[in-house]
Amino acid sequence: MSTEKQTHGFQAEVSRLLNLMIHSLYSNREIFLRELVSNASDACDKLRFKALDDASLAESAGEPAITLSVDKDAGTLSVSDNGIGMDEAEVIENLGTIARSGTEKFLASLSGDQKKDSQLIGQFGVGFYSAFIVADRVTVESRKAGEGVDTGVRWESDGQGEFTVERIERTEPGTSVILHLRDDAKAFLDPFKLRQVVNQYSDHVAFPIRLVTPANGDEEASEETLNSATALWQRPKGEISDDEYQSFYKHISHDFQDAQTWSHNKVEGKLEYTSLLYIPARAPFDLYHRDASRGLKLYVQRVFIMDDAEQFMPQYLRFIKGVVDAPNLPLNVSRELLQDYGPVRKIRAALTKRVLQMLKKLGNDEEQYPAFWAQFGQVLKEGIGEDPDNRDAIAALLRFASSSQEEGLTSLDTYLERKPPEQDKIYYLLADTASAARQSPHLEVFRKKGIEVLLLSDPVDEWMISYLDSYKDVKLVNAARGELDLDEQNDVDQDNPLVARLKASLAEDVETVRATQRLVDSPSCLVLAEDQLGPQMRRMLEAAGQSVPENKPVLEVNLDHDLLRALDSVEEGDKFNDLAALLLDQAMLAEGQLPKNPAATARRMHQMLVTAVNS
Ligand SMILES: Nc1ncnc2c1ncn2[C@@H]1O[C@H](COP(=O)(O)OP(=O)(O)OP(=O)(O)O)[C@@H](O)[C@H]1O
Repeated sequence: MSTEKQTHGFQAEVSRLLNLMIHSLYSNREIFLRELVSNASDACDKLRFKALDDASLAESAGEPAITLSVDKDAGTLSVSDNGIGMDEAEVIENLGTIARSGTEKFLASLSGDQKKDSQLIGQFGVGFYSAFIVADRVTVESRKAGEGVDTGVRWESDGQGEFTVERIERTEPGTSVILHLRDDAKAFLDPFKLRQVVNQYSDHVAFPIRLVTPANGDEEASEETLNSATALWQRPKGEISDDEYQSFYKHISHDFQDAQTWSHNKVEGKLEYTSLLYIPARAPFDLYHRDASRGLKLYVQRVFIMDDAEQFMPQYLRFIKGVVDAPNLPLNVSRELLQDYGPVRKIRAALTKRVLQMLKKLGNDEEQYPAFWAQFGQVLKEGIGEDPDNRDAIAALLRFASSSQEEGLTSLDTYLERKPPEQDKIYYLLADTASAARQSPHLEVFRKKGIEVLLLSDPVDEWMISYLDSYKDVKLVNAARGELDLDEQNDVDQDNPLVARLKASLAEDVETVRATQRLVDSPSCLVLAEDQLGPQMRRMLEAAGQSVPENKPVLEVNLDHDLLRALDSVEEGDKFNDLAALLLDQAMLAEGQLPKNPAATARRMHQMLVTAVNS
């Protein structure tokens, strides 16, 4: 380890973030205090956890506390804690880089529009670096708990691309962040302002936050505690205001925006635990990153045990933030132990049900639920495949576009309420986009008969729906698969010689050709057999590198259509074959697929057009 002062460069992402943050968060700048107090509180949590193994650590640190101190003459505000502290290597690593995966991609998504960017940056979580919104120089002094007095370290930076690190002596373990306030941020030297900001953002912090003001002229030195310093989730629900719940949410999630809703419960009896679960208003940028943080904060008897305890929430509810305090778990519980621990499985099952109930309630809110669905609906759909025990409850939360309404989404329950009693199926159609679904020839007969069809166009829909055979005992049926058993379907003339001629002409490309009642305005459409993979699944599997067997579709033709009538009088030969091929190609196009040989399709159309223009 070095004793000389050393200069290091920030990781490129840090420099970019600092630059953006200082400008886009200017109007929201008091959040720096929330972030620093939050880090200090985490550091106290971590020390308490470490002290479970080594009691001497806690003894030498004393009662955990966070101290704000103001030096008006120097123009500095310090945020200090007697928590876990950092050694030199940790200071360089933690305060010089951003370890989160996807950071680069995130930064690339910023638009340069201040308003939009400040929301996005809030979503990213700026943490320690927010100090530079109010300070033109930041000094951090730290000593790791359990290490010697001479292992202290001082980190300093003006946020312009570099920082220095040097060894110092530090009598107390823990960390002090000293902010040399910018001229326009001197308001944060005022105790009144600090009291107000702590009250607003950090009242819930479980350790005392003290404000120390030294004697200054006529003013005497003073010390006061600014917060109530009890773990919020342990307080009775009735005593906690919405604002307190929201600021606690921001503390644990690092989101800038309020949570959409929450549920706070204490369960007593054999399996005792307290949970406070939040549904965010907006999806985090890393919702689909494999290694993004997810899960709950775990406490045992109010002692923080770990962040991101994934075992308490299923994967498809990974957007839920919150705390679970399970007093009967062993204090030395590890991630490995959590994995396969009976009581944890039970708590997880109960919390999953709790979240699904919260969502059910939210589902009745016509204003809020669409916003939730737009953010998290796709993730929730994963639950249909992943969680058979709760499949019905999850299915009730799904929302779909529908052929019966131009706008908005519908639920399976609304579908069941709307359908006539004699209809014994729920029909759906898969397509690449909602508008492709709306235009699909498959809908024609349903429209004619006034039967509602759900329109599914998310990439996960085909996978999801394969797990959803029925809902409330009503079967779900793909409107574009197999033979439709709508009445009168059997009346069509399958023995018509034109059908046999088309079958012969297209033998290489289709499984078979059938006459259909499915169509009203279109001449033909493609139909998949019940057991065939649809195009969405096929693409998903191919993208995952799996080889997918070729399957030929069934071509269904509308014998009442003018084109088919005309075709009937064309004799076998090149012209007939070209027209038959076009019949197949345009059915593929209507599905949003490319014909097998687009150049040949273009050539045939070209010929047809020339003939049409000349006739
Ligand atoms: N007061 C502190 N005591 C000990 N370690 C700290 C302190 N402040 C920051 N750190 C360390 O620096 C790291 C980076 O802090 P920063 O606030 O930037 O991000 P974070 O808290 O990990 O993430 P986020 O704020 O997005 O949740 C922390 O994870 C922690 O390890």
